[in-house]
Amino acid sequence: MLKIGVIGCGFIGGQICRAIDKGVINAELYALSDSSKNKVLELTSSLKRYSPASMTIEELLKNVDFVIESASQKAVRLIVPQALEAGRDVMVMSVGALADEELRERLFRLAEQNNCKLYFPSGAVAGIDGINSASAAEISSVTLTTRKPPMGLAGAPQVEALGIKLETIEKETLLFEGPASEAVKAFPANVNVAATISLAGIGFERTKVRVIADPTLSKNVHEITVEGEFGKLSTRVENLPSPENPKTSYLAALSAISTLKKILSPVQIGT
Ligand SMILES: NC(=O)C1=CN([C@@H]2O[C@H](COP(=O)(O)OP(=O)(O)OC[C@H]3O[C@@H](n4cnc5c(N)ncnc54)[C@H](OP(=O)(O)O)[C@@H]3O)[C@@H](O)[C@H]2O)C=CC1
Ligand SMILES: O=C([O-])CC(=O)C(=O)O
Repeated sequence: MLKIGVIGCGFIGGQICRAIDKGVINAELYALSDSSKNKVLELTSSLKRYSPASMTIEELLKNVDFVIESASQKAVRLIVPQALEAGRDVMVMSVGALADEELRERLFRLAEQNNCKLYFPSGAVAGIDGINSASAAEISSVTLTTRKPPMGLAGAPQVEALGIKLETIEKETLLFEGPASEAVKAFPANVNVAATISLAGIGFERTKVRVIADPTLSKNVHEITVEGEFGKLSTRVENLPSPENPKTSYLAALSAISTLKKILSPVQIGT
């Protein structure tokens, strides 16, 4: 059975571990790692079937077959090259780190050289399947518009750079408009989806992103519009935010769980 190691035991990591523990994913939950040991202990004590070991990153990479990064963009830079060099397949949630061209090319090269797979789940958006299909021909434009309740954007470098007090926002306010390459740096914990869309479609410079704080919302709303030789595609998802981490939508965790199920299944549905 595939031995899984999870790095980052917050909302998404926790949901993945519970899905493995319940048998929704047919794999062995072997090891956990987090910058906070307490998070590992809390998560382990909530599990019934598995009792994964708490490991350092180095120990975890030696002992598992499959690594899940559900931590941060910084963690991707530190961990994913090592994981690929150790010959491990990796699922990456903090996809925004791949806006760095040097890192992106290095990761793709390491995956090829070491015969490993890198997986990027669709996350909190719908339509990655359609963008993948459309990219087999010419795509002329891709736009992501993300709307979140103001406090779901707390801590973002762009909010700090603008000097905006999120709790005082009274109407829909545009906080960012620009390429995905800048969006993922301005909002590293809010628009990783922009990176996944860029990888599937026309890259980080041509993918346009708008981030809006909307005090009338209780959901995280992502809208994608794509135009190309295939025609036009529009998707809109109204996501329930995680109660533990309002920046993250529940669907992002479900997409990670579904990706793992797909990897382990003999039947593959969708592009
Ligand atoms: N692809 C997508 O569609 C989506 C991606 N995301 C991204 O996925 C990641 C996980 O999201 P979520 O579970 O909600 O986040 P959480 O903040 O709930 O959990 C992340 C956990 O990882 C820990 N962590 C951070 N850096 C490291 C590191 N270098 N080594 C070990 N542990 C680390 C954090 O610790 P501490 O709190 O101490 O930093 C925290 O416990 C985030 O980067 C998020 O932005 C989220 C939603 C959608
Ligand atoms: O969960 C979401 O709504 C999207 C998100 O935070 C991200 O892409 O980083």
